[in-house]
Amino acid sequence: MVVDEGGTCRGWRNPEEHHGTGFMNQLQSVVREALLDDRAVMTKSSSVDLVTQTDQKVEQLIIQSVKEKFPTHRFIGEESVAAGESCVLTDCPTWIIDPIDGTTNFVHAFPFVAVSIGFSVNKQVEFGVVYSCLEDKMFTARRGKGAFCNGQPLEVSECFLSSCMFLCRLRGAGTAAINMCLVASGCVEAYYEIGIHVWDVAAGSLIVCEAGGVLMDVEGGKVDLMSRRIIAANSRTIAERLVREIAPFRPPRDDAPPPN
Ligand SMILES: O=P([O-])([O-])O[C@@H]1[C@H](O)[C@H](O)[C@@H](O)[C@H](O)[C@H]1O
Ligand SMILES: [Mg+2]
Ligand SMILES: [Mg+2]
Repeated sequence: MVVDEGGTCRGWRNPEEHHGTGFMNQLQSVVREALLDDRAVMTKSSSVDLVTQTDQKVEQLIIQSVKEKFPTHRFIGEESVAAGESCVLTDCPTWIIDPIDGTTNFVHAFPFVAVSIGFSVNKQVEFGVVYSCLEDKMFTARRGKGAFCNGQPLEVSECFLSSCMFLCRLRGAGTAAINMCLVASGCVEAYYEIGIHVWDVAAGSLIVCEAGGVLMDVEGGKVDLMSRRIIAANSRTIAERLVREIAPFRPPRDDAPPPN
Protein backbone atom coordinates (compact mmCIF):
# COMPACT_ATOMS: atom_id res chain seq x y z
CA MET A 1 0.00 0.00 0.00
CA VAL A 2 1.08 3.55 -0.63
CA VAL A 3 -0.23 6.34 1.60
CA ASP A 4 0.61 9.76 0.21
CA GLU A 5 1.20 12.89 2.27
CA GLY A 6 -2.48 13.84 1.91
CA GLY A 7 -3.51 10.51 3.34
CA THR A 8 -4.79 9.03 0.08
CA CYS A 9 -4.18 5.27 -0.03
CA ARG A 10 -3.21 3.98 -3.44
CA GLY A 11 -2.24 0.58 -4.75
CA TRP A 12 -3.64 -1.02 -1.63
CA ARG A 13 -3.55 -4.74 -1.17
CA ASN A 14 -3.20 -5.41 2.56
CA PRO A 15 -2.74 -2.68 5.16
CA GLU A 16 0.08 -4.60 6.83
CA GLU A 17 2.11 -3.94 3.71
CA HIS A 18 2.61 -0.40 4.97
CA HIS A 19 5.18 -1.65 7.42
CA GLY A 20 5.54 -5.09 5.96
CA THR A 21 5.22 -8.17 8.07
CA GLY A 22 8.89 -7.66 9.03
CA PHE A 23 7.93 -4.63 11.10
CA MET A 24 5.08 -6.48 12.80
CA ASN A 25 7.46 -9.37 13.52
CA GLN A 26 9.76 -6.88 15.22
CA LEU A 27 6.88 -5.70 17.43
CA GLN A 28 5.94 -9.31 18.15
CA SER A 29 9.52 -10.01 19.29
CA VAL A 30 9.49 -6.98 21.60
CA VAL A 31 6.25 -8.19 23.22
CA ARG A 32 7.29 -11.85 23.44
CA GLU A 33 10.73 -11.07 24.86
CA ALA A 34 9.19 -8.76 27.47
CA LEU A 35 6.94 -11.64 28.53
CA LEU A 36 10.05 -13.62 29.47
CA ASP A 37 11.37 -10.82 31.73
CA ASP A 38 10.06 -9.17 34.86
CA ARG A 39 7.61 -6.54 33.73
CA ALA A 40 7.86 -3.35 35.76
CA VAL A 41 4.32 -2.05 36.09
CA MET A 42 3.44 1.60 36.55
CA THR A 43 0.00 3.14 36.98
CA LYS A 44 -1.56 6.04 35.08
CA SER A 45 -4.99 7.55 35.84
CA SER A 46 -5.88 4.99 38.54
CA SER A 47 -4.57 1.88 40.28
CA VAL A 48 -6.13 -0.32 37.58
CA ASP A 49 -4.86 1.77 34.63
CA LEU A 50 -1.54 0.03 33.98
CA VAL A 51 1.40 0.78 31.73
CA THR A 52 4.75 -0.94 31.22
CA GLN A 53 7.94 0.09 29.45
CA THR A 54 6.90 -2.24 26.64
CA ASP A 55 3.74 -0.18 25.97
CA GLN A 56 5.92 2.93 25.67
CA LYS A 57 8.62 1.24 23.59
CA VAL A 58 6.16 -0.26 21.08
CA GLU A 59 4.38 3.10 20.66
CA GLN A 60 7.70 4.89 20.02
CA LEU A 61 8.76 2.25 17.48
CA ILE A 62 5.51 2.68 15.55
CA ILE A 63 5.57 6.49 15.65
CA GLN A 64 9.23 6.71 14.58
CA SER A 65 8.67 4.29 11.71
CA VAL A 66 5.60 6.18 10.43
CA LYS A 67 7.25 9.60 10.84
CA GLU A 68 10.14 8.55 8.61
CA LYS A 69 7.70 8.04 5.75
CA PHE A 70 4.99 10.57 6.58
CA PRO A 71 6.49 13.49 8.51
CA THR A 72 3.29 15.58 8.34
CA HIS A 73 0.89 12.93 9.58
CA ARG A 74 -0.58 13.22 13.07
CA PHE A 75 -0.80 10.71 15.89
CA ILE A 76 -3.13 9.82 18.70
CA GLY A 77 -1.22 7.26 20.75
CA GLU A 78 -2.36 5.96 24.11
CA GLU A 79 0.97 6.48 25.84
CA SER A 80 1.67 9.85 24.17
CA VAL A 81 -1.71 11.09 25.41
CA ALA A 82 -0.88 9.74 28.88
CA ALA A 83 2.34 11.78 28.67
CA GLY A 84 0.39 14.96 27.93
CA GLU A 85 -0.11 15.04 24.13
CA SER A 86 -3.51 16.27 22.99
CA CYS A 87 -6.19 13.82 21.95
CA VAL A 88 -8.10 15.58 19.20
CA LEU A 89 -9.20 13.86 16.02
CA THR A 90 -9.03 16.27 13.08
CA ASP A 91 -9.58 15.81 9.34
CA CYS A 92 -5.79 15.43 8.88
CA PRO A 93 -4.27 11.99 8.25
CA THR A 94 -3.94 10.55 11.75
CA TRP A 95 -2.51 7.28 13.07
CA ILE A 96 -4.47 6.08 16.11
CA ILE A 97 -2.28 3.71 18.11
CA ASP A 98 -2.77 1.38 21.03
CA PRO A 99 0.70 -0.14 21.41
CA ILE A 100 -0.46 -2.88 23.76
CA ASP A 101 -4.17 -3.43 24.04
CA GLY A 102 -4.61 -5.73 26.99
CA THR A 103 -1.88 -4.39 29.28
CA THR A 104 -3.45 -6.13 32.29
CA ASN A 105 -3.32 -9.41 30.33
CA PHE A 106 0.28 -8.68 29.35
CA VAL A 107 1.31 -8.04 32.97
CA HIS A 108 -0.19 -11.42 33.95
CA ALA A 109 1.09 -13.20 30.81
CA PHE A 110 -2.55 -13.94 29.92
CA PRO A 111 -2.08 -14.59 26.23
CA PHE A 112 -4.39 -12.06 24.58
CA VAL A 113 -2.37 -8.98 23.78
CA ALA A 114 -2.73 -6.88 20.63
CA VAL A 115 -1.11 -4.00 18.84
CA SER A 116 -3.84 -1.86 17.31
CA ILE A 117 -3.26 0.74 14.59
CA GLY A 118 -6.03 2.68 12.84
CA PHE A 119 -5.46 5.29 10.15
CA SER A 120 -8.02 8.04 9.78
CA VAL A 121 -8.58 10.79 7.22
CA ASN A 122 -11.48 13.27 7.48
CA LYS A 123 -12.32 11.57 10.78
CA GLN A 124 -13.06 8.33 8.94
CA VAL A 125 -10.99 5.21 9.57
CA GLU A 126 -9.41 4.22 6.24
CA PHE A 127 -7.60 1.11 7.37
CA GLY A 128 -7.05 -0.83 10.55
CA VAL A 129 -4.60 -3.45 11.73
CA VAL A 130 -4.98 -5.47 14.92
CA TYR A 131 -2.09 -7.83 15.55
CA SER A 132 -2.75 -10.45 18.22
CA CYS A 133 0.91 -10.99 19.11
CA LEU A 134 0.79 -14.33 20.90
CA GLU A 135 -1.81 -15.95 18.67
CA ASP A 136 0.15 -14.57 15.69
CA LYS A 137 -3.08 -13.38 14.06
CA MET A 138 -3.02 -10.29 11.89
CA PHE A 139 -6.49 -8.78 11.46
CA THR A 140 -6.68 -6.17 8.72
CA ALA A 141 -9.30 -4.07 6.98
CA ARG A 142 -9.34 -1.36 4.37
CA ARG A 143 -12.52 0.70 3.95
CA GLY A 144 -14.62 -0.84 1.18
CA LYS A 145 -12.20 -3.74 0.64
CA GLY A 146 -13.18 -6.29 3.29
CA ALA A 147 -11.63 -7.61 6.48
CA PHE A 148 -9.10 -10.41 6.82
CA CYS A 149 -7.26 -12.53 9.36
CA ASN A 150 -3.84 -13.66 8.13
CA GLY A 151 -5.17 -13.02 4.63
CA GLN A 152 -8.38 -15.07 5.02
CA PRO A 153 -11.64 -13.12 4.58
CA LEU A 154 -13.68 -12.50 7.74
CA GLU A 155 -17.42 -12.54 8.09
CA VAL A 156 -19.62 -11.90 11.12
CA SER A 157 -21.89 -14.70 12.33
CA GLU A 158 -25.47 -15.16 11.18
CA CYS A 159 -26.69 -16.16 14.65
CA PHE A 160 -29.98 -14.73 15.81
CA LEU A 161 -31.04 -13.62 19.26
CA SER A 162 -31.88 -17.00 20.79
CA SER A 163 -28.33 -18.37 20.59
CA CYS A 164 -26.21 -15.27 20.60
CA MET A 165 -23.13 -14.68 22.75
CA PHE A 166 -21.82 -11.26 23.51
CA LEU A 167 -18.72 -9.84 25.18
CA CYS A 168 -18.54 -7.12 27.78
CA ARG A 169 -16.26 -6.61 30.77
CA LEU A 170 -17.48 -9.81 32.45
CA ARG A 171 -16.83 -12.06 29.51
CA GLY A 172 -14.20 -10.89 27.11
CA ALA A 173 -10.63 -11.42 26.00
CA GLY A 174 -9.40 -8.46 28.10
CA THR A 175 -8.59 -6.45 25.01
CA ALA A 176 -11.16 -4.33 23.24
CA ALA A 177 -9.36 -4.74 19.91
CA ILE A 178 -9.42 -8.55 20.05
CA ASN A 179 -13.02 -8.50 21.32
CA MET A 180 -13.97 -6.60 18.19
CA CYS A 181 -12.01 -9.01 15.99
CA LEU A 182 -13.92 -11.89 17.64
CA VAL A 183 -17.15 -10.24 16.47
CA ALA A 184 -15.67 -9.78 12.99
CA SER A 185 -14.59 -13.44 12.94
CA GLY A 186 -18.09 -14.70 13.78
CA CYS A 187 -16.97 -16.24 17.13
CA VAL A 188 -19.36 -14.04 19.09
CA GLU A 189 -22.34 -11.99 18.07
CA ALA A 190 -21.66 -8.75 19.91
CA TYR A 191 -19.35 -6.75 22.13
CA TYR A 192 -20.09 -3.58 24.02
CA GLU A 193 -18.16 -1.40 26.40
CA ILE A 194 -18.43 2.00 28.02
CA GLY A 195 -15.10 3.55 29.04
CA ILE A 196 -12.90 2.42 26.14
CA HIS A 197 -10.79 4.99 24.28
CA VAL A 198 -10.45 5.85 20.61
CA TRP A 199 -7.15 3.91 20.37
CA ASP A 200 -8.83 0.74 21.70
CA VAL A 201 -11.45 0.65 18.95
CA ALA A 202 -10.32 2.69 15.91
CA ALA A 203 -8.86 -0.25 13.99
CA GLY A 204 -11.38 -2.81 15.30
CA SER A 205 -14.34 -0.65 14.31
CA LEU A 206 -13.38 -0.83 10.63
CA ILE A 207 -12.58 -4.55 10.87
CA VAL A 208 -16.11 -5.21 12.24
CA CYS A 209 -17.80 -3.09 9.56
CA GLU A 210 -15.78 -4.63 6.74
CA ALA A 211 -16.70 -8.12 8.01
CA GLY A 212 -20.38 -7.17 7.60
CA GLY A 213 -21.07 -6.13 11.19
CA VAL A 214 -22.61 -2.96 12.58
CA LEU A 215 -21.49 -0.34 15.08
CA MET A 216 -23.91 1.54 17.31
CA ASP A 217 -23.75 3.88 20.27
CA VAL A 218 -25.02 2.30 23.50
CA GLU A 219 -28.07 4.60 23.32
CA GLY A 220 -28.64 3.79 19.64
CA GLY A 221 -27.52 5.98 16.73
CA LYS A 222 -24.13 6.51 15.20
CA VAL A 223 -20.93 5.67 17.03
CA ASP A 224 -18.69 8.62 17.86
CA LEU A 225 -15.17 7.19 18.27
CA MET A 226 -14.26 9.88 20.80
CA SER A 227 -17.30 9.22 23.01
CA ARG A 228 -15.77 6.18 24.75
CA ARG A 229 -18.88 4.04 24.16
CA ILE A 230 -19.45 1.34 21.57
CA ILE A 231 -21.55 -1.62 20.54
CA ALA A 232 -20.15 -3.85 17.78
CA ALA A 233 -22.54 -6.57 16.60
CA ASN A 234 -23.18 -9.01 13.81
CA SER A 235 -26.53 -7.38 12.99
CA ARG A 236 -28.63 -4.30 13.62
CA THR A 237 -31.23 -6.48 15.40
CA ILE A 238 -28.75 -7.64 18.03
CA ALA A 239 -27.21 -4.16 18.42
CA GLU A 240 -30.68 -2.67 18.96
CA ARG A 241 -31.53 -5.38 21.46
CA LEU A 242 -28.37 -4.54 23.43
CA VAL A 243 -29.32 -0.85 23.39
CA ARG A 244 -32.49 -1.84 25.26
CA GLU A 245 -30.50 -3.84 27.86
CA ILE A 246 -27.57 -1.48 28.58
CA ALA A 247 -27.81 1.14 31.33
CA PRO A 248 -25.86 3.92 29.61
CA PHE A 249 -23.64 6.55 31.15
CA ARG A 250 -21.36 9.17 29.66
CA PRO A 251 -17.70 9.04 30.70
CA PRO A 252 -15.63 12.18 29.97
CA ARG A 253 -14.96 12.26 26.21
CA ASP A 254 -11.49 11.51 24.84
CA ASP A 255 -11.37 15.03 23.37
CA ALA A 256 -12.64 16.79 26.51
CA PRO A 257 -10.41 19.70 27.56
CA PRO A 258 -8.12 18.74 30.44
CA PRO A 259 -9.39 19.72 33.91
CA ASN A 260 -7.81 22.92 35.36
O1 LIG B 1 -5.29 -0.13 28.56
P1 LIG B 1 -5.33 -1.15 27.45
O2 LIG B 1 -4.92 -2.50 27.87
O3 LIG B 1 -4.66 -0.63 26.21
O4 LIG B 1 -6.88 -1.22 26.95
C1 LIG B 1 -7.95 -1.74 27.75
C2 LIG B 1 -8.42 -3.04 27.19
O5 LIG B 1 -8.85 -2.89 25.86
C3 LIG B 1 -9.58 -3.57 28.02
O6 LIG B 1 -10.12 -4.73 27.43
C4 LIG B 1 -10.71 -2.59 28.09
O7 LIG B 1 -11.70 -3.09 28.97
C5 LIG B 1 -10.23 -1.24 28.59
O8 LIG B 1 -11.33 -0.34 28.51
C6 LIG B 1 -9.07 -0.75 27.74
O9 LIG B 1 -8.62 0.51 28.25
MG1 LIG C 1 -6.29 -0.49 24.92
MG1 LIG D 1 -2.88 -0.04 25.58
